[in-house]
Amino acid sequence: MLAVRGLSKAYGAKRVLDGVDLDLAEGESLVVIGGSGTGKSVLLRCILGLETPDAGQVLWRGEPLAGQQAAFMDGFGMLFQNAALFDSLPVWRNVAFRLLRTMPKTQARRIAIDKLARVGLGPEVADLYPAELSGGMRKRAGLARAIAADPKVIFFDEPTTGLDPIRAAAINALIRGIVDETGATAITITHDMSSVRSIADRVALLDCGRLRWQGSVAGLDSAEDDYLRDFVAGRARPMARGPQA
Ligand SMILES: Nc1ncnc2c1ncn2[C@@H]1O[C@H](COP(=O)(O)OP(=O)(O)OP(=O)(O)O)[C@@H](O)[C@H]1O
Repeated sequence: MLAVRGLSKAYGAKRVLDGVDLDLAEGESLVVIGGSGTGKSVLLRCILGLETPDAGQVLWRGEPLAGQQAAFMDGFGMLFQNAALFDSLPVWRNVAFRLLRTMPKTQARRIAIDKLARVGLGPEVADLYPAELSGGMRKRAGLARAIAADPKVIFFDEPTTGLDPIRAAAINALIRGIVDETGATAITITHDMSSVRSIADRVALLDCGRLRWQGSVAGLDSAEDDYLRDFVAGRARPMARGPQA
């Protein structure tokens, strides 16, 4: 459904992505892991068309995504790292942001309240402002916004950053539940191994600008790759890793 072919991106002399190949099947949940600064966000931005790669392309249903960006964007949802809610809008308008372009306010509000319920937030939250929410509630509201338009593809950017382990587990469980329920294709980027184990069907490890390892969640624990083993176990390595310029 979504394929990345030979994607490369450098900033000046710094090569961040160096020929990344990736395939994502319809309904699959892929989690991309990798150390800080390994290019996970750059990969996501290239897939979303927010960055132009130096080489390579992203294919959507077998055709270059570049030529069908508008259709792709209509069918995608995204949970941003910090939830990225608009502070000047009440929660329901944040959730309904895209819906309000295509339907009457009462209908959009009703859907927003349904989506808030799906992520465990009651209707009393609808008229609050983002500043009145806790970090966990903001994430939930961001998640409600990501699923508001019933997307076919959902991107989760560091979904548990800033949450305590209990709230993080709740968000992970919600994400997995939503992905299973809707059949959406999902790409998550994270360093949080609890997210990986909760959310992923398949895991891809980005390192030195390339995909170093791909496999199932079960395969994480039996993989031979030493960097992956250290990453999964949270073990320190002797030197920082990065692609060579
Ligand atoms: N617009 C930019 N201009 C220059 N360098 C950039 C730009 N965007 C990213 N980089 C560099 O690319 C590298 C990869 O960044 P990226 O944000 O993708 O890392 P990441 O894997 O998402 O890290 P983290 O897990 O810490 O968020 C970093 O060294 C970063 O400084």
